[in-house]
Amino acid sequence: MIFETLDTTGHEQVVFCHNKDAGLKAIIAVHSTVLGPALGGTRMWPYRSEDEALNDVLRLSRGMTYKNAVAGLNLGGGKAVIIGNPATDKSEALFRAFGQCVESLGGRYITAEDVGIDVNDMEYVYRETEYVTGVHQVHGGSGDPSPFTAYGALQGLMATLSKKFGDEEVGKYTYAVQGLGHVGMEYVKLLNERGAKVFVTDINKELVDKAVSEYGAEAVGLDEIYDVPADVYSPCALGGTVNENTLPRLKAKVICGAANNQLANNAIGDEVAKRGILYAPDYAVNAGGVMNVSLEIDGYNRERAMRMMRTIYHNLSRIYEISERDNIPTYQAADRLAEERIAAMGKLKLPMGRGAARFKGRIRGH
Ligand SMILES: NC(=O)C1=CN([C@@H]2O[C@H](COP(=O)(O)OP(=O)(O)OC[C@H]3O[C@@H](n4cnc5c(N)ncnc54)[C@H](O)[C@@H]3O)[C@@H](O)[C@H]2O)C=CC1
Ligand SMILES: O=C(O)CCC(=O)C(=O)O
Repeated sequence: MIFETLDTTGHEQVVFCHNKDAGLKAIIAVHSTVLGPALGGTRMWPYRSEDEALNDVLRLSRGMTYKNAVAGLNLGGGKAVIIGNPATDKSEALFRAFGQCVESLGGRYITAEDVGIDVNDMEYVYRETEYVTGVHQVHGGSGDPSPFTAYGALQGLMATLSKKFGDEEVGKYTYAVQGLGHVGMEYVKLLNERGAKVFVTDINKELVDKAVSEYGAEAVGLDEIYDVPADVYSPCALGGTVNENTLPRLKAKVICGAANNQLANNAIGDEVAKRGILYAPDYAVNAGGVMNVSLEIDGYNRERAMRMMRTIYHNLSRIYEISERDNIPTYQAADRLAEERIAAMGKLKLPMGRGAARFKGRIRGH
């Protein structure tokens, strides 16, 4: 059954990591190493079943292949999930056992932060393996990638506003932001700095209170976020929130946010386009984090990172050109851009090991 799935998804490798003493149940999925070692974050989430965790890691890792390709990185796509509740199940042993599992792949997979994981967790992973990014600045790392993801998403937003409305004045428009975690809160801050009206929601009330008191946002209920009169819907929580139930409710003319896998399926992507809503493909918009952490491999440089963030604007513009040229929805145009690069670079047979072998500028020592 699993191999049938992998035949369709095209994954190279899926690894189940288990350590009873440490309470570790994790899955690492390496989707593609054609462009280089597979880089993608680790998500910790209380999945209701192992199947749910497996499906999530398969979708997320495939998304990383496309994200890294469109971002112009010499990296393939992978992702990991840890089954557990980030609020109660974290421990040094858990993350070190996970780090050993990452290490065992010898650099085919390089990890980083995702939902439920922060830079302190990565500190433990780093004790066991070099193949981790988003490590703390004290080790020569780049720290939490989320502010870069948010800043990159802002670049993507400007390109999208420009395409849809003919100007990129962020403050002129109204936003519905779902999810106020590491990325969402920073994104709300950036919108607020530009004078925008922002509706927000999150499961966590403290985060909602912070967005209201510090960034002047208007709080709405978890389900109400789909009904607010916003020009832009910005999903910044989990995936699949653009679906057959929510789409008919959205007033927005633009969907642009940082969450991975926003469209429940391709048919929804087609329907979004039919309704005249401009969808900014998620993996092109939210590539700021991976661009930032990828620089750790050659020795981190913040100025270079900021320059890279701005390429997100051009990547989105290119996707919209392809969409118009080939008369296809934007999600397909993004896939086409990624697949063309993977095919062309695949013919060059890039040495997969090189990227993984050279983490420069890191300061080891525990
Ligand atoms: N951290 C990063 O640099 C990157 C993150 N992403 C994606 O962006 C999204 C957010 O990531 P982070 O901010 O790092 O995660 P996080 O774990 O810090 O924040 C997620 C937030 O979403 C909230 N949430 C979950 N379900 C919700 C719901 N149904 N309604 C409202 N709020 C809900 C949570 O309470 C939490 O505050 C994820 O999809 C992640 O994969 C993508 C690229 C990079
Ligand atoms: O930004 C990161 O933490 C690494 C990349 C990643 O996992 C993502 O872009 O979803």
